Amino acid sequence: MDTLKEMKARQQHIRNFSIVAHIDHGKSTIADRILEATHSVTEREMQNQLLDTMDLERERGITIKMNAVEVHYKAEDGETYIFHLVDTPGHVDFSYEVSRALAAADGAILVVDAAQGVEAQTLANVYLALENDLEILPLINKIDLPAADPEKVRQEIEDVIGLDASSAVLASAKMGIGIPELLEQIVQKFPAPEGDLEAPLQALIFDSSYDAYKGVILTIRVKNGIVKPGDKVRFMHSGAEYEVTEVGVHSPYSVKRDYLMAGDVGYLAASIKNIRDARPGDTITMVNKPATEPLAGYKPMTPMVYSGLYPTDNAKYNDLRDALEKLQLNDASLEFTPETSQALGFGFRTGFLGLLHMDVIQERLEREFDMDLITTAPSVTYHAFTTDGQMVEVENPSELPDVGAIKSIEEPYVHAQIMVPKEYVGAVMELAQRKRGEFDTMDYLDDHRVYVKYYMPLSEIIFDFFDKLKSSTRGYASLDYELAGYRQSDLMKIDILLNGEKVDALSFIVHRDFAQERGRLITAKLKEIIPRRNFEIPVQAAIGSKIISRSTIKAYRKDVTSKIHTGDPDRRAKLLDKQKRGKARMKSVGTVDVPQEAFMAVLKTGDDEPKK
Ligand SMILES: Nc1nc2c(ncn2[C@@H]2O[C@H](COP(=O)(O)OP(=O)(O)OP(=O)(O)O)[C@@H](O)[C@H]2O)c(=O)[nH]1
Repeated sequence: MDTLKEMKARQQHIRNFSIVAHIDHGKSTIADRILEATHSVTEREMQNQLLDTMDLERERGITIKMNAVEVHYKAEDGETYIFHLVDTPGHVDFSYEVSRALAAADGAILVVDAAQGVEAQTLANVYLALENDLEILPLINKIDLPAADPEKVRQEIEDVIGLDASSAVLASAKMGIGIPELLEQIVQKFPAPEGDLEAPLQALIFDSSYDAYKGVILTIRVKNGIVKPGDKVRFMHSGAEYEVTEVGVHSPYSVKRDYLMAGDVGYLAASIKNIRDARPGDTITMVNKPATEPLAGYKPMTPMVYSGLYPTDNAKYNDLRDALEKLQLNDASLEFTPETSQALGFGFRTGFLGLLHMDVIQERLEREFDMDLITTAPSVTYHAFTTDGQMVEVENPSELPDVGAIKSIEEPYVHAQIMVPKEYVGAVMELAQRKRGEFDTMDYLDDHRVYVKYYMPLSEIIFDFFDKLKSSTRGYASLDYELAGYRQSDLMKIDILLNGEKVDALSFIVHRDFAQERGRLITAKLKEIIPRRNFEIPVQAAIGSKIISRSTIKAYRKDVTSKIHTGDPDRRAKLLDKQKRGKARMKSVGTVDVPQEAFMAVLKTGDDEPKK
């Protein structure tokens, strides 16, 4: 092992930083270029967005999980520096990952697109970086684009964010321009980590993943002290104790090390089987020489939306639980508790950060764990105040107490911040008002861009607001929001009856002004989606015992194979197979087969007319 003097010298050469940006401004591409320029990967290994390791991330071209890597850079001063680089996601759903990454860094590269300029998430990320006392290094990316206007963006960074951008790096990650200058600025502008090598161990856990052989693997930032294999460590919040089996860094592949010291970012394994023992945010210390105080963790993330996840095959309930537990090891923001539905059987009420997060989890369950799932429509958490003075938290609409027992209902609101070119302000305001928004402020950022703020119900924002915002501003508006407490609203529950039976998993909560309309739209939509049977199926929407709308699915004898005249057994088999697979994503509710799509139908009744 190295001497203390060698360690101190090494510490001076460490730079811990993160890259933050509005979505698609090019963070991951910058990270790729840094890996390339520091020869951390061979050309053969280099593939685009190397740090986006999940298939899903590559396919969608987005970063979902942050990733930490160590690279070595020989600077112009002749010294070799150790960079710990943490890539972060840009989508608003994953801002929690960003805040955790920043807690492990000393500096942040702020990437701004030279054609788009400062966007809503650029600002949100700057605030997060400032909260964490990080040095910020602005970089203007995509200067190769014909529409690029680096000087204008430089001015914008100064005016809108208030950062000195006079020495901002002008770069094109795509063409490899500006990367040498960036590497030098990282050395010069970001501080070496502070931290006492001889003090008791304090290491912050900021991420975890699961390995079948090594158990839970923690990504940590050591703030003080040294940790090595064989050490007995304690998790200060959970109190659990383990013996360290391995430490190392990702470079980007795992490389074992003899030790990790104050200033290092790396991984630690200790045959941990239970994720609850070592949650992100906890502090690791030494059993025989403990620190007196844990490090400041971060506030636990509260899910924004909840939805029910049910296996299509009830026998797979335990498999689903195992799969969710495994996913949780990788995703500390995922929450789930068992629930039962009369219609769907046993499943889990699962909390997500947003609809993209929900989509990602669902897809990972299907791909990585081979689950066939029925997902119910997402819902926010309502507060129902009952006539006997209780407050009930309602994560599942079907659990809303009876109308007669409710005094009032509150729903979560957000403060929404929208940046938009001035010619689209009218469209944005109209949309926000239609979504029950309450105007807050409007400021001109410069000659042509406006910053509009609204208070809006979270439920409206989450469902389709962002898509609608994009389409009504030709993609120019950007949005950020944060929770802004609960407010009383005139809300009611709509129940859906199929063939006269209430289907609890289809209930939803809606504002009184939209109740009639939504009831009508959903019965029409369900009529399209639910397959016919050989008897008539009435579809009804009800508030309490009052039916507010009805449609009827006509009787029909369905035999798809009758269309195939003679002997092509192959084709016949294929068709039957297709039909069978379709069935996998259906649930029989009483006498009616309800496909997955039906449970999401309520999301599609925003303000579109259903197809006739
Ligand atoms: N023309 C041009 N395109 C670029 C440049 N840098 C990145 N891009 C492209 O911009 C898109 C987004 O780049 P990413 O690196 O995935 O952006 P990101 O900010 O990491 O996105 P998220 O991870 O989803 O937040 C990709 O299609 C890149 O190829 C550049 O310098 N010039």
